[in-house]
Parts: sequence; structure tokens; C-alpha cells
Amino acid sequence: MITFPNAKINLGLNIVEKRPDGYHNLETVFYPVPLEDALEVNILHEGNEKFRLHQAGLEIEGEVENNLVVKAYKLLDEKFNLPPVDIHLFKHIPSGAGLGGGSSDAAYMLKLLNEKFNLALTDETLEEYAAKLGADCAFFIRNAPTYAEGIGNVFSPISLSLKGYQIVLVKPDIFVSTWEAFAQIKPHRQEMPLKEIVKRPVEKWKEWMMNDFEESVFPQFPAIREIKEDLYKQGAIYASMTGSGSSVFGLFEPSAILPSNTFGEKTFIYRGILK
Ligand SMILES: C[C@@](CO)(OP(=O)(O)O)[C@H](O)COP(=O)(O)OP(=O)(O)OC[C@H]1O[C@@H](n2ccc(N)nc2=O)[C@H](O)[C@@H]1O
Ligand SMILES: Nc1ncnc2c1ncn2[C@@H]1O[C@H](COP(=O)(O)OP(=O)(O)O)[C@@H](O)[C@H]1O
Repeated sequence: MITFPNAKINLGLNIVEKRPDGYHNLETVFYPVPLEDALEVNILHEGNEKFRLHQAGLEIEGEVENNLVVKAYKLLDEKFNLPPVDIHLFKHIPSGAGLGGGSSDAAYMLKLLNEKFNLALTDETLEEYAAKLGADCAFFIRNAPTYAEGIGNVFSPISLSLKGYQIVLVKPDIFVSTWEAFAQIKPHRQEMPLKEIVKRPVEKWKEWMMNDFEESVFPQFPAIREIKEDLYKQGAIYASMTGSGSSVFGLFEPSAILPSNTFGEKTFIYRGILK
């Protein structure tokens, strides 16, 4: 069985308070982006391991045991004693980029195992499992534009469609630690609630829709700010860093001619159309 975990962007990201458990409550809108990994799982008929992981495409640091697709398998295996599996993961989504790639792989692994082994788990149950694997994993279970609060796993519906808009995603060769990015944040509430901002035309978002991480990440990495400014110069109607970075996205009108520049070597660029 094969599935294609997609990335996400954050439309607005307000860190509103620090929680007793050290995490932060935030407000954001998650929006899926059709930049995808590939994940294939088959039953392992040889050897005595519970799983094998074959990985290709972009490099991921860390041990196999810490790969989020393995963590997702182990989470369900503990409860359902699953058959041994042979996992093939092709990474196309840059890791640690604010795009939720690892979180998406984990959530899609849960959905794939649920279907492959007829576990009959509901979306709500799958979201609970996903939240154990990462703060932005649960979003990928339903994988639809949604307003998120809490640590990023308390959802409420929004009527927002960017279908047809073009997106340019630029990920410079810069690593931003999510942990450090949160540690440097001064939590505060935005003047205008994000739920109100997203109801306005996209052309109006620039003056109101903020990613709070920009304030601490841009001074450390001016190159990320420059990418955002370049995207505006090249006609983006809205541009922002996504998540805790380092990726920056620009939204362009459906009819716009997208910029073709490369933003420097070792930079990952994706151009696509939102659904
Ligand atoms: C910042 C966000 C916004 O969408 O996106 P990314 O930058 O990862 O894409 C997410 O909240 C990231 O979620 P995720 O990447 O799953 O974070 P986790 O692995 O769960 O947590 C990494 C670290 O970030 C901090 N963290 C994460 C989420 C949160 N709501 N509060 C936090 O303080 C914690 O210090 C935690 O140890
Ligand atoms: N399948 C995976 N894909 C990407 N990163 C993974 C995966 N499994 C574990 N990781 C780890 O998760 C972190 C990146 O998670 P990811 O969701 O890609 O970050 P972000 O949400 O910032 O884009 C890195 O520390 C990486 O080593």
C-alpha cells in the first residue's frame, strides 16, 4: 500500500501563552500544500524483525528508531500487535523546515496502517494517536484547512479556500531549531484575531497576518527576511515564514507569472498550485 504525505504552511502563527508543561498555546491556520513524500508499507515475510525502513530522497538526521514513521508503527503495534512491515520512505519535503514533513509522514503512517490492517480507528482516535507523535501531526489526519489552537491540535473549522492560488516555497540552507525558536518567543495576543483576518481578502493579509517567530528568527538569519522581501518584490500578494522556519512561502494570483530566480545555491524551491 502506498500513500503520499503532503506538507503544510501556517497562515498566521500567534504564540499566545506558555503552558505549565513547557509547551506553548498558539493560534494558527494550517493549510495543506501538495509537496509530497512517498510512503509504501508491505508485510515483511522474511527475517525476524518487526519492521525494516528503507529511506531515499532527502537526508534525515537521526536513528531509524527515531524516524516518525517508525514511531507511528510502534504506537499502533503496542496496542494491536501488527504484522511485521517493510517500509519504504521517499523524502521530498525538506526536514525541519516549518513544513511539517516529519509530522505528515507520521500521520499518514497511522492512516495507512489503520486501513491496511482494518483497525477501524476513527479520525478522532487517529488524531489522539497523532498528537502523541508531535504537536502538528494531528492536522494531517483530516488534512483540510483548519484553525488550530492549543499546542496545535485543537481544531475548529474555517471557511477558507485558496484553491487555484499559486505558491512558491523557498527553503534556504538554514536550520532553525523549533525548540530554540519557541524559547525566544515573548507570548502575546494579536490585536486582530486570526479568525477575523482570514475572512478578509488575501490582498489585505499583509498588514495583519503575522508569524510571531519572524521577530526572533529574522535578526538571527537575515537571509530568511530577504527571501520574504524578494517574494513581495516579485509580485506575491502575501508572503511569510512558515512554522518556526526556515521555509518562506509566497502566494501568487492564479494568473501570475511565477518568479524563476533560484534564491542562491543549496536553496530548495517548490512551485505549485493550492487545492
Ligand atoms: C512550530 C509549529 C507550528 O505549526 O510548526 P513547525 O515549525 O514544526 O512546522 C509546530 O507547532 C511545531 O510542531 P512540532 O514540529 O510537531 O513540534 P514538536 O516536535 O511537538 O515540539 C518540538 C519542540 O517545540 C516546542 N513546542 C512545540 C509546539 C508547541 N505548541 N509549543 C512548543 O513549545 C517544544 O519545546 C517542543 O519540545
Ligand atoms: N520521516 C521524517 N521526515 C522528516 N523528519 C523526520 C522524520 N522522522 C523524524 N524526523 C525528525 O523530525 C524533525 C523534523 O520534523 P518536520 O516535521 O519535518 O519539521 P518541521 O515541522 O519543522 O517541518 C527533525 O528533527 C527530523 O530529524
